[in-house]
Amino acid sequence: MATNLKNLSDYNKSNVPSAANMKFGIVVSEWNEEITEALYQGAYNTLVLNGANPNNIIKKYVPGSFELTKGSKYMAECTDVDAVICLGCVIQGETPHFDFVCNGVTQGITQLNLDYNVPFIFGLLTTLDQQQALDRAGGKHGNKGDEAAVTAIKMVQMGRSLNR
Ligand SMILES: Nc1c(NC[C@H](O)[C@H](O)[C@H](O)CO)[nH]c(=O)[nH]c1=O
Ligand SMILES: CC(=O)[C@@H](O)COP(=O)(O)O
Repeated sequence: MATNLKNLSDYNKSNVPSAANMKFGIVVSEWNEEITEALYQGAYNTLVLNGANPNNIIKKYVPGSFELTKGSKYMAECTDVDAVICLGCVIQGETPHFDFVCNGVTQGITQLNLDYNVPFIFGLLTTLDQQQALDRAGGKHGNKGDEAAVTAIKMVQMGRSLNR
């Protein structure tokens, strides 16, 4: 379903487990920082709203979205977080670089999910222009950071339900 048909910040709170005993790492790209900071705020606020202890949320920056893979790998290897939320915003420019960055991050985060026992949440905006990004970072389509936080909580609970 396209984002314009489902607001990124809409979710059924009764379907979200408590995050009271969960720890989260959030890796944030510095590129397009106006957008990525809004994504982070949305993710942080949603985690806390659903019971997470602010002391159990670790925030680290990477220079750009392409570095999200390595930064998230470091987070998983160097901390005891239960999930890693990867936040970035890639906006198309004049060259095919957009495609390579987006594909690289997608493949990298997918591989991390296969290689590690903690979930890595794909909180990457890949937009054609800045307005589309603003619309999805707290604008008319909601905040992808909210969606990423809810996804992280649900995936931690899912893993625990299977004693992973
Ligand atoms: N153009 C965008 C980038 N480009 C930078 C890359 O992510 C990477 O940091 C660089 O190629 C060095 O390895 N990054 C974004 O996050 N968003 C963009 O729009
Ligand atoms: C995604 C990018 O790296 C892109 O914003 C860079 O812009 P350009 O393709 O015009 O160099």
